[in-house]
Amino acid sequence: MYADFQFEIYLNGLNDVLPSLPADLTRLEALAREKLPPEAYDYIAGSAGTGDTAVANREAFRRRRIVPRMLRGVTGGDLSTRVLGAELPAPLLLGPVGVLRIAHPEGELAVARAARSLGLPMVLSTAASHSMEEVAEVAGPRWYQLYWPGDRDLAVSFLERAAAAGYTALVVTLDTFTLAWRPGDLDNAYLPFLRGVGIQNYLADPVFTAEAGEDPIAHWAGVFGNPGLTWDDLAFLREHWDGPIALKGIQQSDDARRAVDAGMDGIVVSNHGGRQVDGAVASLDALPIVAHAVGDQIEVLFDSGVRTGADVVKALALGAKAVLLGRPYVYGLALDGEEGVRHVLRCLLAELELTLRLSGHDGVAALSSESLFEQPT
Ligand SMILES: Cc1cc2nc3c(=O)[nH]c(=O)nc-3n(C[C@H](O)[C@H](O)[C@H](O)COP(=O)(O)O)c2cc1C
Ligand SMILES: CCCCC(=O)C(=O)O
Repeated sequence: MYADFQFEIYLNGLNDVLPSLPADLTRLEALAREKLPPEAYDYIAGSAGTGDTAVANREAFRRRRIVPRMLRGVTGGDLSTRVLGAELPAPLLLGPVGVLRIAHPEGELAVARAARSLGLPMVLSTAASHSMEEVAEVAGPRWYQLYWPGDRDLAVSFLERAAAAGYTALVVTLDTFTLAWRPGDLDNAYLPFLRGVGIQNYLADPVFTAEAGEDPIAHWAGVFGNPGLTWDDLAFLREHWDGPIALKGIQQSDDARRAVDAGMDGIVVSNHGGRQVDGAVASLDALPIVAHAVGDQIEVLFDSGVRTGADVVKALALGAKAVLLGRPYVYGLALDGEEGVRHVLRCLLAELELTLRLSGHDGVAALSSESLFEQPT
């Protein structure tokens, strides 16, 4: 179905079908760099420390190779799947990315519209630059990402607002109770941008209170810097959220098992796109180990480093049920708003479907570790 898009392009030319953006999504970053204010580009593209883990994320994909099989009577490439109780047309979600107004004035609204047009869920960040209610008005399937504030009343308020606005699943991000050492942003002294676009959701929250005269950024850091959380605290979330819950930032098998024990519904194997612990294991290397440890007891999602349809094939073959996309759709947003995001998603889905079929898989369910070859390092 998505691959029809390929013929549409051959027949009519890419520019007649979509905005004049390249079909090679890896070229979008350089184009976005020309368009974005330098500090915004540095923040979006940047990662922690030396960027070692961000590079490792990509290398882990390159090390794994798809092994095409022939004459398997492949008729269709069924991408549909079921994730955390929701039927998805493809194993792809728009991952939570905060403060999208730094990329485009329509920010999260443009992303929500593009995701909706393809029936893909958008995971809305706690640090969104439009309120969750505004986004809900234009969004299709939607999940809510929680940065877990220390103030329990504020946490409950976020959860109640999200449920009331129709967000069906909760993604709790565990790896970012404080921002990591990010030299690019430090050199640019970029954090104050949050004053402008980042914290509307908190300031508008009925439970949010700041001391008069206190800097909102310092206040935000105090509220969301919540490093004392432990596995026992998850019971609190269960109590206040009726839908499925997934923990984002899991990289290790014991942690994954603890998520099962805590009654969670899913985990997202993620290293935050290499933006948190520099030197951390590549997320794709962690994936098969974690997936093997939990089997079918919990749903395993994946992110960090997905750039192409072939990458999605690899992550699914290593045990992910679906993947979350980060930076690529933000580059699409920067370049052409809603249309740009749709371009990224359509290209990725078309390539995914073609790669799947050409390598002899009659749908995502046919993928397994046998679909891949791992090159020795
Ligand atoms: C600019 C930017 C902002 C992000 N903001 C959030 C956020 O608010 N919440 C969150 O859970 N993850 C956030 N992430 C991490 C993404 O959800 C995701 O884990 C990461 O981007 C995946 O890696 P990729 O960019 O290589 O695809 C952010 C990532 C970027 C690039
Ligand atoms: C500003 C809120 C945190 C966004 C984030 O998660 C990131 O920059 O990686």
